[in-house]
Amino acid sequence: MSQNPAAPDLSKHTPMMQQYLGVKVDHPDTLVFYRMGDFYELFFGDAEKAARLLDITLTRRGMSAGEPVVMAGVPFHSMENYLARLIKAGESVAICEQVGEVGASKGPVERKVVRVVTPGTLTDTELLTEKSEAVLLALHQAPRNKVGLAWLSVTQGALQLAECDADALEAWIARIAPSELLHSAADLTPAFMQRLQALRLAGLPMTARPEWQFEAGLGQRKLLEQLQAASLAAWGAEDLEHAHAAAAALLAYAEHTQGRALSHVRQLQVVRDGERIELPPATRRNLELVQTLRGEDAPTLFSLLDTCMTGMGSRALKSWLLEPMRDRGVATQRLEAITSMREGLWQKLRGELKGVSDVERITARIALRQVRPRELVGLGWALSKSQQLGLMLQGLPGLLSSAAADLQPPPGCAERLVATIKEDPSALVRDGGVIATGHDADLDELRAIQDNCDGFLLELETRERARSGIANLRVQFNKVHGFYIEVTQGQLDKVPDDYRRRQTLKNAERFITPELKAFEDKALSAQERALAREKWLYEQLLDDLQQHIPALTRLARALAGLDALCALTERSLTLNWCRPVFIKEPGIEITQGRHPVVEARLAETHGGSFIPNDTRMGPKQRMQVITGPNMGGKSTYMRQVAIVCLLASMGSYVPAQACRLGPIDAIHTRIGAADDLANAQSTFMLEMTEAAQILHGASAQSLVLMDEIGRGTSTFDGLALASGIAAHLHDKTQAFTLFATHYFELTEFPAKHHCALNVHVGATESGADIVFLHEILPGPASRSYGIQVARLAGMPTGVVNHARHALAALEKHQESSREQVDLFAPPPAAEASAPSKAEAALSALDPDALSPREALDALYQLKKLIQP
Ligand SMILES: Nc1ncnc2c1ncn2[C@@H]1O[C@H](COP(=O)(O)OP(=O)(O)OP(=O)(O)O)[C@@H](O)[C@H]1O
Repeated sequence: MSQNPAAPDLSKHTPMMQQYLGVKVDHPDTLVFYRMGDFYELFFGDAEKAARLLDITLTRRGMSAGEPVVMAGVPFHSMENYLARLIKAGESVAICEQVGEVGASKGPVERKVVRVVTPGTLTDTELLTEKSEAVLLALHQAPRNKVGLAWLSVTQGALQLAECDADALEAWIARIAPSELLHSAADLTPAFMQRLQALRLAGLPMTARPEWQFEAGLGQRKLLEQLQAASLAAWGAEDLEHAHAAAAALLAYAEHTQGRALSHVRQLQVVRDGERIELPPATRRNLELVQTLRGEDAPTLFSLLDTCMTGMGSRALKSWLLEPMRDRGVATQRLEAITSMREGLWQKLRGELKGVSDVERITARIALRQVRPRELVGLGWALSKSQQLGLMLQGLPGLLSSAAADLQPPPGCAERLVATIKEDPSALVRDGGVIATGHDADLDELRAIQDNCDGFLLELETRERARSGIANLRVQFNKVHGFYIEVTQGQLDKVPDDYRRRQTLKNAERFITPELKAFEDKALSAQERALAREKWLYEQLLDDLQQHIPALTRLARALAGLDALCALTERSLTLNWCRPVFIKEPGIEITQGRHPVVEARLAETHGGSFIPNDTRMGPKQRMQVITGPNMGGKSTYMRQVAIVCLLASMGSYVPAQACRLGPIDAIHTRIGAADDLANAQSTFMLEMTEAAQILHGASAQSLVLMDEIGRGTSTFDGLALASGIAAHLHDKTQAFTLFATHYFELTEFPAKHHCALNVHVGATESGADIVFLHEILPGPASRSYGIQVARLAGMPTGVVNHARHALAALEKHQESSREQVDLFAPPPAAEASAPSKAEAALSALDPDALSPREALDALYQLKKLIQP
């Protein structure tokens, strides 16, 4: 049975259900974990959903409002496991704990939602993957097709703001890679809702928030409060009102889920268009930066790079890789640091970094008061390590010296941790055994009572035997009756006057004395009181640690950065990479470049050595038309150029003998995915959509990889489109372009386009077989070897022979009927004409984003544009 939990009349329900339904009203779209003893129970619709998602048993127990109560429960001690599965399924969970004393008042014990666990606000170490963040993103749809963005990783404590055009939203979202998206529950245009729907269908969890929370003034106030600043000018963030509106909802939601303010979020970054090198989703996918084309984590460029010692190092490295800056300042600093560490310093630093805890996440968890005792022990250890690291870095230039300063542990912090927490504490504070001996006299005394219990009883027994003359008198304890003195039947006449009878047995009597009673009270409550005292002392410690949060955040960043730099240094040495040089002039010059992931795979599988290749591109050589057989190495070559450029831009050494790199603003790729499951029509559509995006988006500073464009349609269509695209890239965009093709006709392109040249991948024939040389050579390929490759692939001999004959016949036919077609002749002027001003203005309009007044204005504008 499913029941509407928000039903207004609760009076017919049992008191417990009334309490539950009261909680549920505030969390209608969230599963509520309602604590009952050792279980978290879910009721009604929540129970049905959880039973389905978690495969747990649905039961019906008792009646409330005349209906059986449908419920399902999970044991509290294994809650994390269930939470992880629900979050993975895109659900959010409100944890409702017992906060009142049992029996303190009539009715059910007081309960409260202490936090809400959602995909974008995860902070639990168990629920997060070590190498990636959970990112929460809020979007605010603003007028004139603009969108304000605000995003945050709660465990990192870094808040980011941006504004973009609605058309660029998908690219921004791909780059931010949020785990959960917040949007206003009302007042969105149909076009915007359609965009959101597409993202939802792609699997992004979404949460609608009240419209009033997306308000710029509120956002600005919240940001100032969060950053404890009087103005946002220091961050260059004062003019971003759409982003402020998004930030208002973002911060309100983050606080709501954590059940408290986020005191560790003191960093703000404004991300503006044009600051970073654009790496569109297709590029990330095709270059297999963090995921293989099959969706696995390895082998990828990141998996090859990431030899970090800590999770926070891996996360920093990943963000360097995915967000390289156009300005080379930071990359140059990283390269300088790597160069100075290569002599051997990196090994010493790594020795210290090994085993260092995730200070970044621990710091966030201190701020949120969720930190576990063992994490604090780890923090104490990390602080002493970072002190060591700081000393090792002293006197070094640039990034390393600023890291040295940040690595100084906040004064007194490590000492406080060591003095307070046991070396090997219990996992949870509620289990006790967390606070160190000697830290608190009261706690020590309470513990001593428990520890000394046996001793006291023995001593009392000896004393009482002597006093009463009863040699077999025994002092004992049981759970039902507590402490007692047992005297056998025959000795009862010797019992002293102050003994009070507690229980009569067949052969003995049990007594209590005032002294034993006092001891009993003390002993029994000691354990409880010790536990309460430990909890209180732990809270005190957390209070004290709050002041260190900014310093700990800086220290964590320094540790993460240093770890990432050590990984890049190690990679540069192990994999024999060179330091790239940045030049101001446009150009990509790579001597003996390699594809690092293919090279590593060849080495692993003993598949032979990788053949390095040179690349020379500059103002006069902007396009390479690459031909050659399948399997020859065209894709590998193109990708390696992109990877070398990307690695250099992030500040890493590169897999080459030398590299000189001019400014780069984007890396665009159009490479057919071999295992694209879409049908031919949509594959072609996708191909054209991606190509169109590149033609619109690329500039003369972009690197463009075009692999076999036009393949998905008929030969003539494909060839015609490929030549048009090549001409556009060469003449209009003037991007650095690597253009791999099987259309031989395109090898004529460079003859008429002076910035293009032909290269081919070398192959030779050995008998009927083909041998790939994987070498990039000047000039066009002489032939395509498709049939030889098919033979290598095990095609039946009959088919191969048939194909040979057919090919010979086709070639003969083509020779005889060949008319000279000029593929690259410009089209007649009328067809080639660009859209008129009015057409351009019209297509830039988004009717949904216009007020009636704006629409009328736009109409007048258009009218003006077409008047002669
Ligand atoms: N420079 C190289 N040195 C050694 N082996 C290489 C090199 N380049 C490519 N290879 C090997 O050849 C294989 C095929 O390369 P690649 O996919 O780049 O060929 P291709 O010409 O793009 O083929 P297709 O046109 O079928 O896509 C690679 O998986 C790799 O094992």
